[in-house]
Amino acid sequence: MSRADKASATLLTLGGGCLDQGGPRGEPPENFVRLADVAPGVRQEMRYAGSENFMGRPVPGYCAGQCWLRREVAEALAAVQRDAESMGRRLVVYDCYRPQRATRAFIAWAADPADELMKAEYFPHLGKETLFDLGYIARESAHSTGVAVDLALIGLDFGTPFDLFDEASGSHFAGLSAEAKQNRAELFALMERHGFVNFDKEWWHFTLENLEGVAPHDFDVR
Ligand SMILES: C[C@@H](N)C(=O)N[C@H](C)C(=O)O
Ligand SMILES: [Zn+2]
Repeated sequence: MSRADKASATLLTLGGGCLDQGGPRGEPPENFVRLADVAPGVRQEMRYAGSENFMGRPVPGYCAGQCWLRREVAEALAAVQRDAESMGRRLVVYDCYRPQRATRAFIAWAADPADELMKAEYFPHLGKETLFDLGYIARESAHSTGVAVDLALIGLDFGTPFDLFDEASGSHFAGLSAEAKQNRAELFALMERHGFVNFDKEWWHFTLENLEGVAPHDFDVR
């Protein structure tokens, strides 16, 4: 593990998103796995387990900075990582399975006009009450079913940072630099080769489609 990985793992396993509630609740279903067990080469920077996110604090349900996914999705990501490595690249994931209680916290946060702590960094041009209706955050997220993942390739410029809720994060935004456009095209081609579909409002958000038995969950990330 590199120094940067160790630092982010240490920070994120402290995840305060459930510590004040007496520890993790619920059990992961049998068809969910830790990405670290299936694709250890993927770097994990699980933003909602810490404070580096649009709420500016750990999000309920994230007791650890661990990426959990449906097994099929984790295995597909492992194949993406192998492919990326053959090109000298490495994936970093920012969000994976998301407990439903985290989404409930997002909804409550958006309804509180007093809490604008992270506006300049994450939604400088939008009122946060619009973020759900504009599609940037889902009220019923595919993340809660374990088939969605937010990610990037380390070290590449994608034109905007992860979770910048802005038209410039739209996958095919016309105002991108040539480099960012090329990097997004590389990421999309890599992910699509392994069955992932990008969400066109967010270059970082991908789902693996057509899995059976897809259902939302609310066990805590640990
Ligand atoms: C909030 C952002 N990272 C994201 O994942 N957005 C999609 C639309 C979602 O919430 O499912
Ligand atoms: Zn996402």
